Amino acid sequence: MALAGIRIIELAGLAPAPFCGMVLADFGASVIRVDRTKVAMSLDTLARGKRSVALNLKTPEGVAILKKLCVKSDVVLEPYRKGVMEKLGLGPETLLKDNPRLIYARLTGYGQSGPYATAAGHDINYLAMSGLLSRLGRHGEKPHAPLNLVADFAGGGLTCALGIVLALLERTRSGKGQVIDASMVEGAAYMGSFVWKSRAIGMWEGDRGQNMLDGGAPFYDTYRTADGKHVAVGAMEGQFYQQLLHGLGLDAADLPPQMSMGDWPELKRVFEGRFAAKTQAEWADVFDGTDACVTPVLSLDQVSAHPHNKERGSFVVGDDDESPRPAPVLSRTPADPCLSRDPAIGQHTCEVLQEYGYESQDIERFAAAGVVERSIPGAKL
Ligand SMILES: C[C@H](CCC[C@@H](C)[C@H]1CC[C@H]2[C@@H]3[C@H](O)C[C@@H]4C[C@H](O)CC[C@]4(C)[C@H]3C[C@H](O)[C@]12C)C(=O)SCCNC(=O)CCNC(=O)[C@H](O)C(C)(C)COP(=O)(O)OP(=O)(O)OC[C@H]1O[C@@H](n2cnc3c(N)ncnc32)[C@H](O)[C@@H]1OP(=O)(O)O
Repeated sequence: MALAGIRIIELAGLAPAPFCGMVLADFGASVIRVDRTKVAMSLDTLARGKRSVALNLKTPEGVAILKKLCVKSDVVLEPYRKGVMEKLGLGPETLLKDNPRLIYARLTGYGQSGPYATAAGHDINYLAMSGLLSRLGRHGEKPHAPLNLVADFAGGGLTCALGIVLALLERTRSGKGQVIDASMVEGAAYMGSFVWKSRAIGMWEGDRGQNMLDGGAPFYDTYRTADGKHVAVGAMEGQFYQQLLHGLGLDAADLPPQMSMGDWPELKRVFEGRFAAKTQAEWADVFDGTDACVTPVLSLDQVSAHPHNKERGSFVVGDDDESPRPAPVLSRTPADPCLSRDPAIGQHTCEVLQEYGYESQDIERFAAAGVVERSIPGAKL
């Protein structure tokens, strides 16, 4: 796999860093998640392919162990607010002096500078600060965050993974590591560059929810079907829009022009009436195989069984759950996600410390002193 041989130390975080670690593990990196000790259970639902070491960083021995892990690793990924690692004696200056090839990825909400740098926050806060949240939501309603997908994952974990891969590539030329300042505010905004860049062509002149791509346009929205499910319509271009009208049994001559924005509410009502007349499956029979850009809104339980997704194997079943397969698919070195049960906290403490040069008696001593914790796979912690 593309990242085979790359060793990553992921300090246990809430969602963005775990996703970043999972992406890198899916594509072949060895990811060691450093958990706190005395923790009942891991909140990391994105632990696929990782190993877990439970380490108390509030002890000098714990700090020394993490330093040793980082000396022999390629990447350290830390999910804490600004200054926490420095307080632990594990800041970039320290770790990069011990290992100049180390890539030190800092995944935060607000970045390593600025008045908010040490403030707590979550996806919705970062999305709000990015500007994007102001554009999300139905007309006449308050801004609405799309789950925690945009800042935590798109602008956070995935953008940080890109940064790590870029730094690894650069290191093949320079031989040097560097620090990655991954701010979720900036990652989200950057991912949303289209919104800023398309203002010049008038894409966002309406209020929230009154533009072509934010629910304002009748040809780019969802519609309820007779069985209480929904379909998604994305028929923007004229030639696709004609096929949409045809499937709905409508004649363009009887309707206002597609791009007559003032008539969009009325046009939407016409479409609502038509879509309500058939079930989601019946509309699939009408539109599958056409370019009308109409698709079923699939539930998480339906999605893997849909013929298209089933044929591609877009979802995989592991010991714990069914979930999306890694993307994108590389033709020669595709990802090969680990499908076995997620690691228990400390499950690999002994294995990893021995890999990194510690003797059994050292590990025993660390465990007796509460510096590390070990667990039995599947143990109820
Ligand atoms: C929307 C998402 C949030 C998704 C998370 C959810 C999946 C889960 C969040 C809450 C969970 C629910 C809850 O727990 C209740 C139930 C519990 C039950 O068991 C399960 C069901 C639950 C319903 C449960 C379900 C789910 O799991 C939850 C809903 C996000 O937006 S996540 C993005 C968050 N932001 C960032 O990541 C940006 C950067 N990070 C930060 O800003 C801060 O870390 C953060 C997130 C604000 C937290 O601040 P905090 O003060 O807690 O920590 P830090 O300031 O970063 O400092 C870390 C301290 O910890 C020490 N430390 C670290 N490692 C170790 C170690 N190995 N040993 C010892 N000590 C360690 C470190 O030294 C720091 O100590 P100090 O504070 O003394 O410096």
